[in-house]
Amino acid sequence: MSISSLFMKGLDFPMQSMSTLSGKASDAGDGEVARDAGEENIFDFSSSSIKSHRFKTTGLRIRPKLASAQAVLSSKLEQPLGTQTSAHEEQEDMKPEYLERLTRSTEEMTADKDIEKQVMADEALGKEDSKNEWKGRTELKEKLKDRMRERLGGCLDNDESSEREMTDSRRHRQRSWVAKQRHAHTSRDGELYMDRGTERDGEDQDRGMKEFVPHPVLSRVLLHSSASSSSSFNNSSAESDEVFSEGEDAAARRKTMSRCRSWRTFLTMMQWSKRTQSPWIQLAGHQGNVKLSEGGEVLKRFCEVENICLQALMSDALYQFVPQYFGHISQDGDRYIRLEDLLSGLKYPVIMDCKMGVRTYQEDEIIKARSNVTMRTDMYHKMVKVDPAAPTEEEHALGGVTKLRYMQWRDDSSTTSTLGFRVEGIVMGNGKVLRDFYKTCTNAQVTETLLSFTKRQVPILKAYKSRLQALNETLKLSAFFSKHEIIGSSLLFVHDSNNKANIWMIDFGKTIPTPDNVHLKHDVPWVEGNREDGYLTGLISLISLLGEAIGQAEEDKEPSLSDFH
Ligand SMILES: Nc1ncnc2c1ncn2[C@@H]1O[C@H](COP(=O)(O)OP(=O)(O)OP(=O)(O)O)[C@@H](O)[C@H]1O
Ligand SMILES: O=P(O)(O)O[C@@H]1[C@H](O)[C@H](O)[C@@H](OP(=O)(O)O)[C@H](OP(=O)(O)O)[C@H]1O
Repeated sequence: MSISSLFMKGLDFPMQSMSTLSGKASDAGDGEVARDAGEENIFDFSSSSIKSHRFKTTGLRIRPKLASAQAVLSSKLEQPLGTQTSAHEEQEDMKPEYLERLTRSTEEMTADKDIEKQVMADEALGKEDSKNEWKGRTELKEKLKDRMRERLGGCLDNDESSEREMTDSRRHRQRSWVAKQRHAHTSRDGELYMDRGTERDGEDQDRGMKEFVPHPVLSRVLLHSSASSSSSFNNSSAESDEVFSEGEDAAARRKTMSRCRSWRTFLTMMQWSKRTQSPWIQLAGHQGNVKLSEGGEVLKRFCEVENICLQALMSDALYQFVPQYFGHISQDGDRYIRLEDLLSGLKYPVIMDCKMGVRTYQEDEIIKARSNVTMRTDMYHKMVKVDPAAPTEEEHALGGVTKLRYMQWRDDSSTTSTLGFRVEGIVMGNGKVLRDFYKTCTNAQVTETLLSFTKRQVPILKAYKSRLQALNETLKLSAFFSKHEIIGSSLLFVHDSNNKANIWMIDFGKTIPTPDNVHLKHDVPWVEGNREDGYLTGLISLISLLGEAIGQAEEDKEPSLSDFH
């Protein structure tokens, strides 16, 4: 769906304080909004970019430690399910399968320990049953680990260490979500909120770290974990294995543990501080539809159609291409879908929203439009602003256009109808927002946009291309894709100053299951009635244009004669 609003928010501010820059609502607000992409110099470095360079240097120095710290912290988050609070009941609205996936490893670890003990006892008695049970569990655990690895493989960093960091960060977020549920409570109106009453505000901060903002959730987790005995470290997990090698003797292990404990506070705060270096950004979508929760989740206004899709996607091959879905909550009388924040862990993220498909309206909208001819003056004005000659004489006289007419005009005058996608908006690393791509309609213009968006960085362009190729392969295996008409969904491109790059599928508000007798190809032209969405048409165009952009960027890098003088 197209750009209609934008807002930025410091992560630590309450949600109400989030400002919104919206084409639909108010254009005044925080940050700079470029009305015309053509007029923007997106290569322009602001003071924030210079700061970015400083952070980059610091970031590189601390990065390996962060990965280890997250590993230690993650291992501490794993507690028996029995310790969870009533907040978990709030999550009943989630499909059990996904909830199970999130909590299974925790349950298993506890169960594994018990079974391990039992096996040892039984071994003495020569019992075979519990041995088999233990073997079965180990195999299951391996399978789950493989699944997790597969999921984490979606991250496309350009170097090994940053890949490890992104992977750890993702794993950490998943575990901290489980931990968060233990500390959350449900208010009478069903709203989920974090218990901040026992937060150790600033307590236990290492000297010199005062400028870092303690994360309310992680502080609670730290308090919780340090209250437990150090023996909980012995509940080794995949993460703790990364920190403690098998050959370490007990004394060295104890020493490492105590070192990790002080690091844990220090590095958790570093991690949090790292997250707050950038504002959270909503690039596209309706004003007020998407916001960031205090706990760091993205809350999107509840939509039954989207909710059903996200639930289904959590157990589909496409799982690794969509934000994690955490169920839904009520807040201030409104319902929201809870999603993983795809910008989490990114420094000065650069974002592009591409709306996929050869059309952005459902066939039902055409049918409705035939019986209900409502004139939209707002859409007429948007149309005239881009092209005063676009409305017909009658539309000029009425001062309005129907929504369908506007949507069709938008699709036809952009690259939607021809290439199967259009660029909705871009946020550059310095916070500049570009959202007027109404006149970006040729292949050359899109290629130039891709080059500007990535600042001609070949590794980033290549990472994006390979992610899209992987998506293309996965779509072939996806049961969800074979049975859904995907309309108005976007691909969210994100990269940052650490050369992390990834692409995610978002926005399933208009994605509907196809009737049993309809088998979409997703790459053939749409005619009314065939329900084709052109999703693959758009994907193939994007892959091809990224290839073109890579070629151009590489050409630019080739030494010219003047380089030798
Ligand atoms: N999980 C997420 N993590 C980070 N940012 C997100 C996430 N989901 C959405 N966003 C941001 O919010 C914007 C709008 O999201 P989305 O398209 O889902 O909203 P929408 O209101 O349904 O859009 P529309 O009004 O076009 O239907 C995206 O362009 C992106 O910048
Ligand atoms: O991007 P633009 O040019 O601003 O146009 C909007 C865009 O087409 C959205 O996809 C659409 O919302 P839906 O997809 O949800 O219908 C919205 O309709 P709306 O104004 O009726 O919300 C349009 O105004």
